[in-house]
Amino acid sequence: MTTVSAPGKVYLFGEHAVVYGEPAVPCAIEKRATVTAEPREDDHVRVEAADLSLDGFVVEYAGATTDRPDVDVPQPLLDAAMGYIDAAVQEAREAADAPEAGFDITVESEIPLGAGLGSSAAVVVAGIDAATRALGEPLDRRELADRAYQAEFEVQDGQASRADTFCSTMGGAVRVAGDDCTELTTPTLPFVVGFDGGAGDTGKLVADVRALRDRYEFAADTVEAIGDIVATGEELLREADPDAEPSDDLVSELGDLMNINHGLLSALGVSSRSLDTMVWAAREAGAEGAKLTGAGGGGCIVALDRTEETQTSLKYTPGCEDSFRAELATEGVRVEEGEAER
Ligand SMILES: Nc1ncnc2c1ncn2[C@@H]1O[C@H](COP(=O)(O)OP(=O)(O)OP(=O)(O)O)[C@@H](O)[C@H]1O
Ligand SMILES: C[C@@](O)(CCO)CC(=O)[O-]
Ligand SMILES: [Mg+2]
Repeated sequence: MTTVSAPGKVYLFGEHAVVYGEPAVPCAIEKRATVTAEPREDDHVRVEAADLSLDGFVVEYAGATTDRPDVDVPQPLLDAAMGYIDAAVQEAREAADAPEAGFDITVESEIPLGAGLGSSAAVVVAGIDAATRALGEPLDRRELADRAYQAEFEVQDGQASRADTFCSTMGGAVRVAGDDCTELTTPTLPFVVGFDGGAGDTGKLVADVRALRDRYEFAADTVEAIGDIVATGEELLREADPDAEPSDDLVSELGDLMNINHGLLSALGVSSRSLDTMVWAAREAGAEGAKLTGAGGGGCIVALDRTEETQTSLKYTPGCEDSFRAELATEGVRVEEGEAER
C-alpha cells in the first residue's frame, strides 16, 4: 500500500493566459489531496472518493473504462469521481507497462473541488505517484508532472496548461510558459484565501476564453497583457531575497499587479459576482491586492495581507463561506506511507 499527498495552489498571476503560452506563476499551498493505492489481484479499479458527496461513496468497475459501474449515484458525481482518477490510473499503467493492473484507490482531500485551488491537479499528481509506486515503478518528478499534465489535458478536452500539475508536483512557486517549467524562489508571501462555497467548470471556462480570444483581437491583446503582468511580477520575485521577509514595497507592487490581473480576468468573463464581492471586501479591508485564482466562475480569491484584517472582513462578507491564511507549501508531492525513494 502506498499513500501520497500533493498540494493545491493559488495563482499569484497568469491563469488562463498560460493556456496560450504566456507565463504564469502559481504557488503551492498547504492544502493537500491524499491518495492511497493498493494493487489488486484482478484488473478492477475500486475508487473510494470520500469528499464527493455528503457521505462519500465507493465505485468499483472493470479494467475497461468504458464499462460504467452500476451504482446509485447521480452521473455527474460519478463522472467527477472517476474522471481524473481514471486518467491517473491509465497514466500509471502506461508508465509501469502494466496495462492490466488493478487498484483499490482511496482519495481524501482538503482542497475544495472546482474552486480554483487546483484540486484536480493534486488528485492526479498524488494518484499517479501512488499507483506507480504501488507497482514498484516510481517516476522522477519531471516525468510525474508530465504524465499528470497529460491526464488533465485529456480529461479537460485539451483545455489545460502544465501550470497546476507542475506546481503541485514541485511545490513552492513555479513559472510555467508553454512547455517551459521552472522552479522559482520566493519569499513567504502573506496569502489569504476567500471561498464562496461554489465551483467553476475549468474546461468550459477555458473554452469560453478561447472563443473570445478567437473572436476579438482585443481579447487576444488582453491575454497578452496578462503575460506582461506576469513578466513584471516575475522580475520582482527574482530580485527579492527568498530567505528574508518580503519588503513592504514588494508586497505592495505584487498587490498592484494582482489587482490589474483580476481586472483583465474579469474582462475575459471568468469572474463572478461573489468573486468580485470578495475581491472588493479584501481591498477595502486593506489587502495589498486581490484577484480570483484558478479558472474562476466561482470558488476562490487570493489576497495579499500581512494583517488579520482581510481574513476577518471576508468572514463577515455575504457570499464568502470560508476564509483562511494559505501557507506556501515548499514541498510538492510527498510520500506519506510506503517506500519514499524516487
Ligand atoms: N477529492 C477528490 N476526489 C475525487 N475527485 C476529485 C477530488 N478533488 C477533485 N477531484 C476532481 O477534480 C474536479 C475539479 O477539477 P477542476 O479543474 O474543475 O477544479 P479545480 O482543480 O479544483 O480548480 P482549478 O482547476 O480552477 O484550480 C472534480 O470535479 C473531480 O473530478
Ligand atoms: C484556467 C487555468 O489556467 C488554470 C486552472 O487552475 C487552466 C490551466 O492552466 O490548465
Ligand atoms: Mg483543475
